[in-house]
Amino acid sequence: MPFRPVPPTPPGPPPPLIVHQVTLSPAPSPTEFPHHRQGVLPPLAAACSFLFFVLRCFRKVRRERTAPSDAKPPHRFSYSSLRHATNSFSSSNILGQGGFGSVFRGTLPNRLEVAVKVMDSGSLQGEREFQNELFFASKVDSPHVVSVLGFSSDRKRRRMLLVYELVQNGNLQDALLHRKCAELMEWKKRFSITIDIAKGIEYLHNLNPPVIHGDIKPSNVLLDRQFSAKIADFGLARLKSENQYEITVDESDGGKVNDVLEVAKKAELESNGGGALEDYGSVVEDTESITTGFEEFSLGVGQSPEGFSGDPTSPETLDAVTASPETVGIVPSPGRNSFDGASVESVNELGTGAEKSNKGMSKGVSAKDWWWKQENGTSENGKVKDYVMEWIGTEIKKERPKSDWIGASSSSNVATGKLEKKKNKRHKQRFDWWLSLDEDSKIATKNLKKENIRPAREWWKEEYCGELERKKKKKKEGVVSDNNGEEDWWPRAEELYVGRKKKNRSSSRGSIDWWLDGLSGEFLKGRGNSRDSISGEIPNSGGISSTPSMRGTICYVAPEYGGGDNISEKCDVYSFGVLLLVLIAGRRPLQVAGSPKSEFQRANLISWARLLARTGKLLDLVDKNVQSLDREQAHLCITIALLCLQKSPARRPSMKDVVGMLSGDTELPQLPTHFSPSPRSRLTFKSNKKAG
Ligand SMILES: Nc1ncnc2c1ncn2[C@@H]1O[C@H](COP(=O)(O)OP(=O)(O)OP(=O)(O)O)[C@@H](O)[C@H]1O
Repeated sequence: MPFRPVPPTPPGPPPPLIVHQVTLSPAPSPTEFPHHRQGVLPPLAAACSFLFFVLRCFRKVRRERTAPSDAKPPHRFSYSSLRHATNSFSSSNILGQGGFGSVFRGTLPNRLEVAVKVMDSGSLQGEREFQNELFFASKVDSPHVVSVLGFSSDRKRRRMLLVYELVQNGNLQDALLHRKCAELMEWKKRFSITIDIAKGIEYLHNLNPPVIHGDIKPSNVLLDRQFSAKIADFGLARLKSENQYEITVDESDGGKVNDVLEVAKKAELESNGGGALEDYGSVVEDTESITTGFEEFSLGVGQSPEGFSGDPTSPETLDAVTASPETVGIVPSPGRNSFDGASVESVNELGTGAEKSNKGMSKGVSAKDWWWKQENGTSENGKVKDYVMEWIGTEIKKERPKSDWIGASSSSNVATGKLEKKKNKRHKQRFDWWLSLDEDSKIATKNLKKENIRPAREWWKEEYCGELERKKKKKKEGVVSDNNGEEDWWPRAEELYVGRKKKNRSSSRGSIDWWLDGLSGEFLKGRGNSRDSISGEIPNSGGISSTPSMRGTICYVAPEYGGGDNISEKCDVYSFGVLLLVLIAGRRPLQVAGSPKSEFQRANLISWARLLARTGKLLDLVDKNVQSLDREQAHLCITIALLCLQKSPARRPSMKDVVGMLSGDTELPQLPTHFSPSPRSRLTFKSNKKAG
C-alpha cells in the first residue's frame, strides 16, 4: 500500500512558547509532571519523531529518484527575452559556430552575461544534442563544467535555444592554436588548465551514476576570464548506469524522437502489467508540452523560478515554467544489456543482427547506415581502414575519373551503380573535412610557397592513392591483406624510424596504417570535424568549430568507442590523453606539413609522443613557444598522456588517478616497457605487440 503522509494536526498552543519553556527551563524531573502526562507524552513524542523520520526518508528517496544531483534545473526563457539579450541575434554578437548553429553573446536585464546557442535546423542530431544538454544540465554542477542556465524554443522559426553561462575567453582550441593567447604561452597556465580539465572529468566520473562526456577535445573546453578551464558540450554525454537508458526513435515516424513521457508511460505500464503509473504520476501531472517546431517533446515543469538559487534572471525574463530535465529523454530500458547510457545517438541501433542491419541500411536516417558498416561485421580495424580508404578514394576519383582503383580498395563494401552513387553522397557529407583541407592547403601554399611545401590535400592524395593502388595490385596477385590485426592500428616506433622503407619491405603496413597509428577507429567514428584534429601547416579554423556529431571526434575518440557496448569512463581518459598532448605541444593531433622526411614522423602527434618516449626525448614534444617551462611538470604531463592513451581501457588510469598524479598525491607509475627508452630489441618489439 502506498505511503500516505499524515494530515497536518490542527493548530495547538503556540509552539515557540513550549520550546521556550522546554529549552530555557531546567529539565523537570519526571516526578514534577502530573501523573497522567507522564504516561502520554513519551509515546506521543516517540510516535511523532518516528513519523518525522519516515517522512524524511520518503522525501529523500523520492528526491534521489527524480534528481540524482543537487544541480539546479535549467529555466525556460522566453524567446523574446533572448532575442532582446542578443540584440536580435546580431552577427556582431556571435561567439562561435557549432555544428547545429551559432552561439551568441547576450546580456540579460539583470546584467548577467550569457551565451545563447541557437540550433536552427530541423536536424535530428541537433534535437538530440539539445535534449542531452538539458538532461545533463540538471545533473552537473561544478566550477570545472560550463553551466547550462536554461533553454527556449521558437515555434515559428523552428529554433531551439540553449542558454549557458558566458565563458569569456572562448574555447581552448581557438585560444591555443589560432589566437595564440599570450596567457597560454606560460607553462604555468597550461599546467593549471590541465588540472582544471582533469578535475572536471573526474567530477563527471564521480557522479552517481557516472557521466561519460564522450567528446573531450579542446574545442569543448572553454576558458574563463582567468583562463581557468571548464568542460562544455554534453551533446554526446552518457550516463553510466546499471540500468540501461535510451531515447527511442520512432522509425515509422521519420525517425522522430518519441515523446519521452509517452515512452515512460508505456514502459511503466508494460512493466506493471498495465498497472498504475505511480512513479511517473507526478511527472505527468507537472508536464507541459513544448513545441520545438520539429516535434513535440516534453519537459517537466514544477519548480518555480525562485527555486533556482542564485537566480540569474529577473521574473520578466522568465516564463512561468522551469524545466525539470530529468524527465527528458531518459527512460529505463530493461531489455537492453549493452550500456548505451543516455546518449542520444544510441537511437536506432536496437535489435540484433540482420534486423539491425536492414533497419539501419534501409532507412534514410542520417548516418545510421554508415554506422552499421562498422557494427555489423566490418568493425575489424583493417576493414574500417578499407572503408576510409574507399571513401577517400571516392573523393579522389572525382578528380581522376579514369582511375578505377576504388573497386579494389575494399574487401567487401564496394557497391556499384546506384548504390555506389548513394554511398558516395553519404560519404561526402560525412567527410566534408576532407574537402575542407583545401582551405588549409590554400593558406599553407600561400605562406609556404617559398619553402616548396606541398599543401595538405596534395599530400593526402598521394599517400592514399599510392596505398590503394598498392592494395589493388596485391589483391590481383592474390596476396591476402594482413591489415586486419589490431596491432596494425598501433604504433611501432621501429617503423617510424625507417618510415616507408620498412613498410614496403615487410608489406605489413601501408602509409595509411602509419597515418592512422594511435588514431584507431577514430577516423571513422568522429564527428567529422577535421578542424579539431587535422590541419595543414598553418591551422586556419579560427572561429569555426564542429560539425554534426556522430560519436566523438576523430583523433580524440578512444579506439573502443563506437559500438556502444564498450563505453566507459576510460573513453574520456583516452580523449583527455590526446587533449593533453595537444595542449603541451600546441598543435593538432594530425598536422600535415610539407617536408616529407622530418615532418612525416611528427605528423601524428600520438605516434610522435610514443616515439619520443622510446627515444627518451619526451620534452621535444613541448611547444617551443612556451615560456618558463617546468621540465619536471612537462615530463609528468606527457607521461600521464601516454598512460591515458594506452589501447587497453583497463590499463589507462582513472581520472582520479590522473588528478592524483598531477597534484603529486599519487605516485606516477612506470610507463609500459614499450615506451622505455631502452635500445630496440626483439624482446621490446614483442612486448610492444602485446601491450596496449
Ligand atoms: N558558454 C559559452 N561561452 C563562451 N563561448 C561559448 C560558449 N559556448 C560556446 N561558445 C563558443 O561557441 C563555439 C561553438 O559552440 P558549440 O557548442 O555550438 O560548438 P561545438 O561544440 O564546437 O560544436 P558541436 O556542438 O557541433 O560539437 C564554441 O567553440 C565556443 O567558442
